[in-house]
Amino acid sequence: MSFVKFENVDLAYAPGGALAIEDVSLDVREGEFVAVVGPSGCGKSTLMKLISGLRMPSGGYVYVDGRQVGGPLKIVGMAFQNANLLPWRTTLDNVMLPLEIVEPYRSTLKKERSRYEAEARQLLARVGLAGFEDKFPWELSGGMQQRASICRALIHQPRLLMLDEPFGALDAFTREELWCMLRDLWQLQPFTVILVTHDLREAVFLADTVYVMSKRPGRILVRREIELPRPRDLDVTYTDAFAGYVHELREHIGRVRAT
Ligand SMILES: Nc1ncnc2c1ncn2[C@@H]1O[C@H](COP(=O)(O)OP(=O)(O)OP(=O)(O)O)[C@@H](O)[C@H]1O
Repeated sequence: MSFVKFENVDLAYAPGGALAIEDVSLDVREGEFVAVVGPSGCGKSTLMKLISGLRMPSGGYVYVDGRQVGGPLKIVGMAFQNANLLPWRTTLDNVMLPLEIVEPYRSTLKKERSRYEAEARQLLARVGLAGFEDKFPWELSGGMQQRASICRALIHQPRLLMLDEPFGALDAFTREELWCMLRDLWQLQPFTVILVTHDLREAVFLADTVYVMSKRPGRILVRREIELPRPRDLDVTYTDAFAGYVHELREHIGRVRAT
């Protein structure tokens, strides 16, 4: 059974206006790692807004966990290109922010603070940020801020993690380090991931399935399963099989851009 399901979904931002995405159908199973790639403006972020319930479709249906999405979902964690940490909060307090908002954490936070704090510290340690809990965002590098932002997205143990270009602003080495961080988090405590990215190597390294979208109005043009064995190490990026997938996806994107 699919965990995220789109059935012939259209979305126009203005009623009766031009479509941002058109006739999108997709099925994501629980625990699957999906990457969505496509040219700028094709509607990748729009897909995220539809899944998280921030936007309702103009046509078709969006289901998450068997229910039609009717408003913001709390089983979702999100992270974006900018880490968006609150500058007046420490790293630990930034990571704990969702617990002040999302139930059942919100109403139990006072009583359970020390347990939740231990969990946040453990998560930070897992992404290599032990010792930085009390630093402010401006005392962290861009890569460290992004690690903290992913911890914040995961602290309430969402079943679905949505990532919109989370590593887009990082240098190539840091980016690869963060791929491995995300891979490890996902393998340790599997959740479903939908990753929007412009980086085809990132998509192939991390994902089980890559969807290629067309130019606006965005449609799904290609669904490609990545059959590289797991666990995947960075060494896999030097193999012919990996290069083959990247090459194939690049050709699809090239064709989309040329039309
Ligand atoms: N709030 C909005 N109101 C009106 N139009 C919007 C809004 N948000 C996005 N759009 C339009 O919808 C289309 C899809 O936008 P979206 O942000 O989903 O694309 P994207 O693929 O994520 O782009 P990029 O890769 O550049 O981030 C674009 O043409 C955009 O201008």
